[in-house]
Amino acid sequence: MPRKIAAGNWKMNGTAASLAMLRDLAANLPDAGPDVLICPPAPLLFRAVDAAAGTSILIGAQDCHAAASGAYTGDISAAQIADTGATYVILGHSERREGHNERNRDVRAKIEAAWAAGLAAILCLGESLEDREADNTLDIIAGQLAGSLPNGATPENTVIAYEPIWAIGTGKVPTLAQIVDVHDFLRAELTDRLGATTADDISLLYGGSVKPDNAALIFEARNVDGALVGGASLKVADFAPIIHALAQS
Ligand SMILES: O=C(CO)COP(=O)(O)O
Repeated sequence: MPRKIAAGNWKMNGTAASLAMLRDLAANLPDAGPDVLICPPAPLLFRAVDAAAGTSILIGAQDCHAAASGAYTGDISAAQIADTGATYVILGHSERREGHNERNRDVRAKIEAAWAAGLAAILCLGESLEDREADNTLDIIAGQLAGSLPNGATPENTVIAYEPIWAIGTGKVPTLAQIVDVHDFLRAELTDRLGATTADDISLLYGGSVKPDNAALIFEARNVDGALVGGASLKVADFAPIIHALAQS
């Protein structure tokens, strides 16, 4: 069985004061619920790890460089992320692919770096509206998965997040059937590559406008093991109900 995971991607939001929500969130988690992960901006990682100490909340980063160290002004390495006590890193988010020109092979190199530093990678994949309308969704997903995921993926070091670009921050959500189509496809592709024993245990998250009022329905979808949540992960009042819906799914 894959682990259920509720992951919050804060993107470029929040300051040190925002970390007060971690204690509040911890106090509002279901018993024996899913793994809960918060990915704040990099300057907050050390403090976030401290703020989450003694709770079950895990901390992750939003990107890393592929190199172990060197002359890369403004970048951070996977080892530096691991040094903060964070255990995950989001890689290949569409906002990185689009805004920073990251190609599949860049994402692949970053995942290799993350693994080498002992971090688990959350690999993000997803089609644009144009791809969706041209009926190219599964081709795009297949290409992203084949190009971005290095050999050696395990349920411990890899989580896959399906995030249709047109659903991110827009309030638009695919139909349950559209989500199931992609998640079934991802499971099948992973099975081809890794064998069923490994593939069946890799958590597949859905991301894109997950909110308290649509979470329960999304978690009914076959092969959806959790969510990667943007805007609704910033407030306990939004994120806690999503986590509870996942726990009950
Ligand atoms: O990009 C996302 C998470 O990585 C989704 O963001 P929203 O939940 O704000 O649509």
